Amino acid sequence: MTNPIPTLYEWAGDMKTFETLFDRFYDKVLKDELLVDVFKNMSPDHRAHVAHFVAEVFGGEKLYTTQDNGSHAQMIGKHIGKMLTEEKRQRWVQLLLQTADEVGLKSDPEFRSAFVGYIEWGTRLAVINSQLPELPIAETEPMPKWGWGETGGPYIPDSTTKPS
Ligand code: HEM
Repeated sequence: MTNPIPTLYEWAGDMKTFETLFDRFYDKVLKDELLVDVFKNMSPDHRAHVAHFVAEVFGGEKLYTTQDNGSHAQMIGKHIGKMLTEEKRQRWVQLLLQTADEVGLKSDPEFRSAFVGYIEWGTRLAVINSQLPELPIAETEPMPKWGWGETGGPYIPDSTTKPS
């Protein structure tokens, strides 16, 4: 019998849902005066890689770790030393949630709660990791997984990179 509760990925739609969301999001980021300098030199694949990363974390196809040759450590590595600020994080979140509404991302309370929970978690870790001089985790660390439930415990610095 198939699981009656879909993954966040299945509920959201398909890979195109995530690619469209991040495509439109980074269009906004490049027009944003606070964020443009952070992202103006990003690679042409950046948007698709972030879409694939989040889709994989949400239980979707594993394009980030196969097709894109990525890993959790590699994603974290991209943020090391970037010295991101809380102000920039908040703008990133604000623009993403605005884009989510514009592209018609599923808006039921349960899905949005899980989505926002992940975005808060991921962006806060991005800021923390961006202050570090070197990678805090091994290349072999698994990708995080995000579902419909609760976080599972408080923030403890040595286990910052994945939910328990
Ligand atoms: C849930 C939150 C986040 C996720 C899942 C995420 C994911 C990623 C991924 C997958 C990459 C690698 C892209 C590639 O391979 O080309 C990346 C790079 C990067 N991210 Fe994030 N990110 C998050 C939050 C943030 C935030 C809040 C900022 C800044 C305000 C940020 C700034 C950057 C920068 C500057 C890079 C490197 C771009 C470059 O290569 O030039 N990220 N991120």
